[in-house]
Amino acid sequence: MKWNIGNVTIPNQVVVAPMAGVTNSAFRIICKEYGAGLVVCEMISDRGIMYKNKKTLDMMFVDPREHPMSIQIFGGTKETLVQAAKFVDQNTAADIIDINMGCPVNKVVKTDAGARWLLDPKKVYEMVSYVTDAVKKPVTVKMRTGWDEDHIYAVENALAAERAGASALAMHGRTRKQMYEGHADWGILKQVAQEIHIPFMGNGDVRTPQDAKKMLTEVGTDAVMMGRAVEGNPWILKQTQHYLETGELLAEPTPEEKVVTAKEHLHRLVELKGDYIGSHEFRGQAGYYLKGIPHSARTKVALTNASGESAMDDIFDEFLEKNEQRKARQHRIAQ
Ligand SMILES: Cc1cc2nc3c(=O)[nH]c(=O)nc-3n(C[C@H](O)[C@H](O)[C@H](O)COP(=O)(O)O)c2cc1C
Repeated sequence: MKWNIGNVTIPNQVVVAPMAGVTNSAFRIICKEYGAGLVVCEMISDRGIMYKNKKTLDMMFVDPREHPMSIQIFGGTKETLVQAAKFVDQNTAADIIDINMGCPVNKVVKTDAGARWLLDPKKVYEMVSYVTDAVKKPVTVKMRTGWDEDHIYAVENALAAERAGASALAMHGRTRKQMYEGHADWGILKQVAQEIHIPFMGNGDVRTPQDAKKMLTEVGTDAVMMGRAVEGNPWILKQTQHYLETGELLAEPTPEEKVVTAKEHLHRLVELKGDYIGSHEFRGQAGYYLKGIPHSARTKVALTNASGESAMDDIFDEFLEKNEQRKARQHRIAQ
């Protein structure tokens, strides 16, 4: 089902969460090809943008195949955040600007950025207002439910973002203190869904198409945002979109399909970042593609230690070859 963020049409209700080190342009293209309605880039520092840091500017590259896509920024002061938002507005191909209000790590919250604002709905209102006043593109906010169990202002913060002109909101159902531990609290997300009027993306522990359906129907969100479940598993996007639209479950990818897509991901990363950086960054993703595939343990280790696209390609090809031989052996035994 189509929906809108400001004047941007999102073709379906499956959104890929921003993930630092993961949702770069290479992976975002794959996610779009595998059915994502919207993709969000890794969080980008407002100071990095202000100082025109080369690495930061490279992170804002948008491939035409990614649209609609959103660039997420984080920052701690009005001046730097507004300047960064204006830069994204005027100098990038992003369709949407997202403000990070959920990053839990010390390095970020101690600069008064990320999840820090969750302690103060007034600050949420002010910071979002500064940004919406300064840019033309639609602005969205991604936040957590609260700081810790004693400081949960989920509804207040969501309403503050809405009043400040946010065009949509995403909420991860964990507090800052929880980091990634325990469960996402969908009960709090439900309270928020009942109070706000702007489109709401529910996030946290959506791992299957059925989870996504539950998020939409029981929690009452307008879209689902999926993070970790997509790593090494972009098929989940099409499976979820298809299930939401038809109620049917698509087949799981075969080990061969997984390896072919893993190689595609590696090639795209190398194309984007060059052989050395691209292949090293892919090390962190390779294991996700092989998760659950029998006899892949050695391949995973080999990939973790490999450097360069062609070495990694060879390791994947060797795995496929052995897999074929195993299948042929099993076939002979069965006859
Ligand atoms: C490796 C990793 C990197 C992340 N980076 C970001 C980020 O840059 N910005 C952000 O708002 N959230 C970030 N998150 C949080 C996710 O967007 C999401 O809120 C969280 O993983 C919960 O969703 P899930 O249960 O579907 O994974 C990150 C999560 C992971 C696992």
